[in-house]
Amino acid sequence: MVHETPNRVRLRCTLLYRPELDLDYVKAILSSFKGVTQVRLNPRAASITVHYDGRSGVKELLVSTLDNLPQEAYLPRVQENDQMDLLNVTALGAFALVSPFLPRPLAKGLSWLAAAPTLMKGVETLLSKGVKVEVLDAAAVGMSLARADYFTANAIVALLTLGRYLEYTSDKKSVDLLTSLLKPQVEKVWVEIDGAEVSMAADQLEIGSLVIVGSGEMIPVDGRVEEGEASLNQSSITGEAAPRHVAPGDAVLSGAVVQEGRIKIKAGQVGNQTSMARVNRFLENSLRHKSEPERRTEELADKLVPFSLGLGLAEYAFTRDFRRAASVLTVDYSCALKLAGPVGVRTSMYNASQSGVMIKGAQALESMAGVDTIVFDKTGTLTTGDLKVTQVVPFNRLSEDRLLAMAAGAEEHYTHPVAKAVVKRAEEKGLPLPAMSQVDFIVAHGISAYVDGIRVLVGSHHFICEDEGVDTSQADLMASKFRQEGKSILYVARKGVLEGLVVMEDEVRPEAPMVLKNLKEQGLKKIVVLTGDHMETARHLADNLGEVDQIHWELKPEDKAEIVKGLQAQGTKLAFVGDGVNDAPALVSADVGICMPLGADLARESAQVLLMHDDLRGLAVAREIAVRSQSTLNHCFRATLALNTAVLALASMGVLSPLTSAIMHNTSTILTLGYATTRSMAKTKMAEKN
Ligand SMILES: Nc1ncnc2c1ncn2[C@@H]1O[C@H](COP(=O)(O)OP(=O)(O)OP(=O)(O)O)[C@@H](O)[C@H]1O
Ligand SMILES: [Zn+2]
Repeated sequence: MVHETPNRVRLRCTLLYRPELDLDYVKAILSSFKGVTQVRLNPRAASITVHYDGRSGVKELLVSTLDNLPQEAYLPRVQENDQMDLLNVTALGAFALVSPFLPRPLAKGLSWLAAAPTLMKGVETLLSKGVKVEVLDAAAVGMSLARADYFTANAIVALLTLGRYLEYTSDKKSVDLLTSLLKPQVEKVWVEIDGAEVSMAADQLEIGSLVIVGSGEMIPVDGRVEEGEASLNQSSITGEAAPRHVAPGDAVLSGAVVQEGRIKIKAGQVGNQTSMARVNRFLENSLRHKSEPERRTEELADKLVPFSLGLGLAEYAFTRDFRRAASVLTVDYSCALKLAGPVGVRTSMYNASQSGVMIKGAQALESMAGVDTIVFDKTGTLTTGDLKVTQVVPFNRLSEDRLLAMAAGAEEHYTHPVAKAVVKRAEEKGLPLPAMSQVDFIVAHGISAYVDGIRVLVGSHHFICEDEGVDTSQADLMASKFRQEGKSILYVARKGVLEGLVVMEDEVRPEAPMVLKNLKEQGLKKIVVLTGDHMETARHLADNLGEVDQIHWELKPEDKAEIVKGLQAQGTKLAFVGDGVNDAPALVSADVGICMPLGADLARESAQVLLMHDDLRGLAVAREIAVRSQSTLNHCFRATLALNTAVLALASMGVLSPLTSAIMHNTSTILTLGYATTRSMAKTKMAEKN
């Protein structure tokens, strides 16, 4: 801290000198703190000036934030070998081929020049990280050069470059592709214009627009809260899981998801400038995040390096034969071990995405292969979620149409399947919807709103009867009859009196029975169904599906998560498949969260696997690909050990020249990679049926 007045601090922060620091990001994060009104960064002076309202704690918060900037604050590392294109590889290869025919002094000079980067990298690695594979490479090349075997030295350099080129391109391609598929998008937004809420396309927002965001929705702009309070899930921006509470005056970042509450935001930045761009980067990082088996494999690969080096040195000590030592040094386990993992994983992810399943990273793939139980949410997951109103039953003076219009007016802004069904039916009938104010959505319960100052409630039996104390007894018999037919029921009350029922029908997804059967065939032990709906409705569904081992009903969102945790406590590894806001806690608690394509933003954020087609078959595909990907990794692991050990043995017996051993080593790596790619790309049984 260099300077301070009651409402302003100036900090010196040498981090600003670092070119890879994303200044916009730092600014956005600091501006989002409560009380902060202005943030100015001056990278050349390494100074940050923050204006704030003088409240206590802000300074400390600023300092601790700067001390612990998340990984996302840095621009993606510029690839070490950006210029590493195919041309480079070809040139090195061609040079290796002609080098034996060049005049000796010229060959010598050029070879040392060509090998310089490899040698330097080796020394640098040795000094900074210890004995790693780069050191082996440098030693092998160096020994060949020392022996004046320029052809071998150049060939090894060319092969190494080829290997790195393959690694770089496969990595970049798969990451680019997956990022573009994963990018979260907000399409429709609610905007307040002259006091009325209007729906418009997100890309038409302007600076200063008043955007309204309710629970379960993603914030489409960077800006400030004008009205309302909410708790936000910012995990996709900051990586921080704890919810953040915001009130008027607070800055909010696009990409954050409203967990609870409803806020009006004044847009400060729209479109591409928003921090949504940062979400992208987060995704990219999570793609590079390795799974446990991958990390173990890499560790092993690293541990084997000193072994190869030791063997090479011992070889030299005993035989005084540089040639043999160099042959040994060209062989290492880490190439194949380190490449096959990520390539296999990403190819599997790519394959899955071709069948409409987005698997977000290696960890998700691994967990997906390990589950023995799948827990399904009912509405929108096992059913189409495309509910249809079949009956409207008024109990008092209201006509059917007025009852329906009242319910639809309250539901107008919501995306819950029951809300959509009611609104759609009212639209079909061309009913004018009454204007509502103070509309409140209570997750997994229903809606409370006011028409002309009169309180209207629309929701479940539990909400209307137990929470709000409305007498619903006159509807009980009729409701039970409807439920036994598999129908769902909304209760509508006004002024504390039950006005009627809206009866809805949901269809079982046609593919659901087949998918459940396939999953059981794939070795899953248990299938569980959870629902916020009534018992009788849930029973009816389970009877129609078959293969269901357990049902739980009338659950609140936290209950769903509790049941998931309970099952886990019994030692089950489980996947949860859901679609709604109310599923987010369960999606997070499960070993793997799987989300349907039309799910709420919050659910899509929380899930590790996203089905992109509105079809449950993706689930069977995901499971098959995941299981296969794990076994592919195992195969590659064993093949790498076996092949390289064989080459190493031959090399140390002096049977192989350094060049042959380098070629064999690289061929085995490419074969392993080829195997990993082909097997991960193979079609799944489920996809073949399509
Ligand atoms: N927007 C809404 N309007 C009216 N009632 C609602 C609304 N959202 C939820 N409810 C009521 O709360 C109940 C529970 O909702 P929740 O979203 O938890 O589960 P669900 O949609 O019935 O089923 P599932 O848990 O299988 O998805 C619903 O059955 C419905 O009666
Ligand atoms: Zn309740």
